[in-house]
Order: sequence, then C-alpha cells, then structure tokens
Amino acid sequence: MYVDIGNVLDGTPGVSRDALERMDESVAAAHERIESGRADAEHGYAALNLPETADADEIRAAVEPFGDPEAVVTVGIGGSALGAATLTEALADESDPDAYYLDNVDPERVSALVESLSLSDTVVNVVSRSGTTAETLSNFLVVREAMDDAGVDWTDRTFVTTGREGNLRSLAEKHDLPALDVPDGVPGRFSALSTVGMAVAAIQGHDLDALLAGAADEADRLSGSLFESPAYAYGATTYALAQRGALTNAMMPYAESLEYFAEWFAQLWAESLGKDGVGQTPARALGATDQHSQLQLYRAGPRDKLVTLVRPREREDRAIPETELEGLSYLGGSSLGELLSAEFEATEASLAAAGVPNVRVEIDRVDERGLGELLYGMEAACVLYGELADVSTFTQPAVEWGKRAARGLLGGGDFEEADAVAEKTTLVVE
Ligand SMILES: O=P(O)(O)OC[C@H]1O[C@](O)(CO)[C@@H](O)[C@@H]1O
Repeated sequence: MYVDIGNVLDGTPGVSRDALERMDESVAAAHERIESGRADAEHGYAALNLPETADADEIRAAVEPFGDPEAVVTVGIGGSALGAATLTEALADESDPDAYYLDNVDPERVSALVESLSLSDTVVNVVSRSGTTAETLSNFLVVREAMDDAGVDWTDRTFVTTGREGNLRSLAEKHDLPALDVPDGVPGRFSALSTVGMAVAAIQGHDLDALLAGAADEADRLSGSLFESPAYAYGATTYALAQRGALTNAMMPYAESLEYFAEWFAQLWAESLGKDGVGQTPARALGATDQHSQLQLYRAGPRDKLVTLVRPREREDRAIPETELEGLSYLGGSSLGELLSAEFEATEASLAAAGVPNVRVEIDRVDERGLGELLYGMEAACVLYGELADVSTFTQPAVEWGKRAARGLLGGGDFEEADAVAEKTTLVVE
C-alpha cells in the first residue's frame, strides 16, 4: 500500500510537516501500545495478528466438501458480511460461483434473491459471532424454510461461522454442520482476513495465502514512525485532520471493484472511532462517478472534510475508438483506463487547488495481495487513530439501544427503549 499525504500539508484544514513530525512521538508511543496488545493477543489488537493466526488450510478444508456450487449466499450483517463481500466483489470473475449477501431484512429483496436461486446448487454460509443477531437469524430461517419447501436438505448446503457458543454453534452441533470459528479477540469489522471474510473467497478459489501475504507485508511496515509506515501515515494524518476540523472522510475509490471496500471502510471507521462525542464520518463515494455528484460539495462546501482517493496502479484496460464527434476527438485512440487515471489526478489536483485536504492511497493491483495490503493497512490505520484519539476502538456500545428497542417492539422482552419509541415527538406534514 502506498500513501501520499502531500496534499494535506497546505490544506484547509491542513497539517504541516512540522506538525506531523511533532506527532511522531505520539505515533511511536501508540505503536508500542499496539505491539504490546498484539503480543498478548488482547481483544481487538489480535486482529493485527491475523496474517500469522488465520489458517487458510482450515478454511479451505471446511468448504472443500461443497465443491463448485452455482451460488454461495452469505447470511450475516455488518462485519459478518462486509469483509467477505469486499473480497469477493473485488476478486470476482465470470468463472466464480455467484456470491450473494443477505445482510439486510428487506422482504422484497430477500424474497427476490431466494426465489432466483437454484437452492439445490447453492451453499449457505451463516455468519454471526454472537449467534443472536436478529437480521441474520431471521434471514437464515427464511432461507432454511425455502430449502425445505424446495425439497432441499438444508443441512447438506449450509455451514456456519460463529463463536464458541450461541444459537449457530448449537445448530451446527445438532445437525452436524461444518462450522468455522470466528477468531478470538477480533471484532467483526476487523475480521475480513479471517474465517469470517475468507470462506466465500475460498469457495470461489481465490488465493487466501496471497491475501494473507499482502496483509503480512503491511504488518511488517508498522513501525514507530508515521514516515515509515503507510498505514500509520494514513491513521495519523486522518486523526490530525479531524483534530483540525475535518470531521468527514470521503472514501473515494477509482475502481468499481473497490465499491464494497468503501462500505467496509465505513463500518470500520465509524464503529471503531465514533465514541465519546468524537470520530470522523466516513462518506462513501466512487470515482469517477462522484465527480458529477458529491465533488461539488467536497470542493465548495464546508471546510470540514478530507477526501481519500484510492486506486490500483495497474488495471485491465479498454480502448476508446476514434471518433469524429465534435470536440471529442481527443478521447479517440485513448482508453478508459487512461481517462479514469486522468480524472483521478485531475480530481486530486482540483481538491488541492481548492485547499481541500486529500490523501492518495494506491495498491499495485486489485488482486489478493493488493487487497490484503489495503484491508490490513486500513485496519492498522484505524487502530492507530483510536490510540491517538484515546477511544475504545474495539467496542460498539451505542448500537445496542436500538437493538433493545426493536426487540421490545416485537415482543422479545420488556425494554424501556421500546417504551421510548411510543413517546416519539411527531409533526407530520402531508
Ligand atoms: O457477528 P454478529 O454477532 O452477528 O454481529 C454482526 C455485527 O453487529 C455488530 O455487532 C453491531 O451490532 C457489529 O459490530 C458486527 O459486525
């Protein structure tokens, strides 16, 4: 992973080179804390050990009995789906089994997917660390019923990835389902490079070892200085910008294969760093598309954001035919890749010209190694940011209130949060 922070030095807000150098002492101290947490496999820090602790052979062995199905459906939500989706959407090619993700409970979409599948040739991967997540268990029950109705033995088509206890573990034991363990001490949003994120990639035949090798390369670059570690350069710079008012971070990959990565990054950044009234809001964007959309706000709106521009240095390309169209002859004979690259650099420069801080993140290619570097690098950046911001990076207590309210509304218990729903202030305009 390559990180170019040059366009934050003169931004508004900006972080001077002197300020970055002054920050390096704090980065060194944070790195020591991180390395100590890794050494003791402490909760959360253990995620940064996955290049060594993730067992690719175990994952491949668990999914091997399923062979080469027509489709793989992951039933999970949040970190229990986004890591797998990021990897398989980025690596997808036409030969793969089709990968689908039931990570929401929209009845129309769930029904449409279930009815579209050839269930007898579909593998279902139910993923939940807790085994109690309402959306995941509800979708699993719907898919299981559909298999029953189709005369498909769901126990032949299902494997689970879960914690040592809970509903899914009990289900696996009762029905002798293949079961993968979620890694100890790794919150869902940090689990892409583990059983949670790599099982579907294994079924699709992607190179798990290369994923982990890319992650290991990025791990090797972690050091006591932001000037020696791309991940720490990103984490320290985004933190320093937040301290100076950049409370939004627009994650803007210039590769459609990385669109899910932006969604994965949003959970990682928001759920890890949004604590105690601080944090940095991840906005999901896509280049070049959002040059015709959100860029207006980024350049001319409030000075409260940075833009992260991500691209691969190499990609497949496609020529643009010659044209006689008035004023467009400059495109003819060029290529879509050249156009996308020119737009990336033009957008980067246009933000800098407007004084909007932006960081360039590049990987060699969108392949297993590049993804391993990128995902691990962003995880390490997030952990560093959390250390510098002194927040509890690996918990997510704020999401629990809504869960209790919804459960109370559905008669799942007596929760005061559900009572609060009834007290909503309304002012309906029709
Ligand atoms: O894997 P589980 O326990 O179903 O949790 C799914 C997701 O829900 C959360 O716990 C938040 O509710 C996320 O942190 C997690 O990725």
